[in-house]
Amino acid sequence: MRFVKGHGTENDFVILPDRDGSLELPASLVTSLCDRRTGIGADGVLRVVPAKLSAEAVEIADRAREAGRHGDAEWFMDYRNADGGVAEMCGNGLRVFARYLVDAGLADPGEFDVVTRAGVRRVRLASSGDVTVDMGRPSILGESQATVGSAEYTGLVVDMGNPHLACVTGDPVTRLDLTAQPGFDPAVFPQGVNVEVLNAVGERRVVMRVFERGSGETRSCGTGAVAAAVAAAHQAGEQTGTWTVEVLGGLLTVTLDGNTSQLTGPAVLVASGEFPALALA
Ligand SMILES: N[C@@H](CCC[C@H](N)C(=O)O)C(=O)O
Repeated sequence: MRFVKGHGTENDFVILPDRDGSLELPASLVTSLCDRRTGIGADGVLRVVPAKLSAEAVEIADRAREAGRHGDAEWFMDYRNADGGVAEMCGNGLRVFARYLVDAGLADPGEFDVVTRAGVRRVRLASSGDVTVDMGRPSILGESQATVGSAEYTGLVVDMGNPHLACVTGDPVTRLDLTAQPGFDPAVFPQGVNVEVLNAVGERRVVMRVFERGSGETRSCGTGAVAAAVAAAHQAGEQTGTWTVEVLGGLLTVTLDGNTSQLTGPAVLVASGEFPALALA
């Protein structure tokens, strides 16, 4: 099985090209690929499939077209978490996906649309190497609580296509122990949730840690960074502006304009190869 490995601020992915839409992704295959000792190692898998060959993608693109949004995306990002579960959206994954499409000659450099389960998303590649994704309008759905060890945090429930609980704290988060799944209210998050804990370190600058649904603690999360910026803005009584989000794997920039959100950061491919069928036996 042919693969490419890439990351966006150290949120890392196994990319599986699937030009004819024939690749099945059972959870066992995803967990084997993502295993950091016996597989390639990654936070998730990105299957790269022509949108027209996926019934799911065709339906999403049709809905976008009906709503008057772009619906002519050529590629579908089929994203899976490291535990094999399907997720609606992955901001860093989409930035890496776009880098792969351009490097593989499957898309022209510049701007183009990609189908994701959260809708059709526009990506933009800059000559600096940064990739920006229009992440859509974040929805704030109230407040809820998360527990990390013995600490309880109140956070903002933010829907980025996938669920987030972004908790602003006054304490530094750099030493937070996020090895265990944070507690959350299953009545609010029946499908699970990505939990961000963040603290401000300057004007419109936050440090964020994240425990991702289906992947555990990761070194970055794009949808999480947008949710974190939304929570920081909400706390400051602001709705627009640009936030720098420091994650363990680098820096992300999030711009909120009151209508949509833009996520910018580096996206790099680091390896490619063949994953032997033997490793899956
Ligand atoms: N790392 C991603 C988010 C991946 C999906 C998430 N774990 C979920 O289950 O919703 C990002 O960069 O947004």
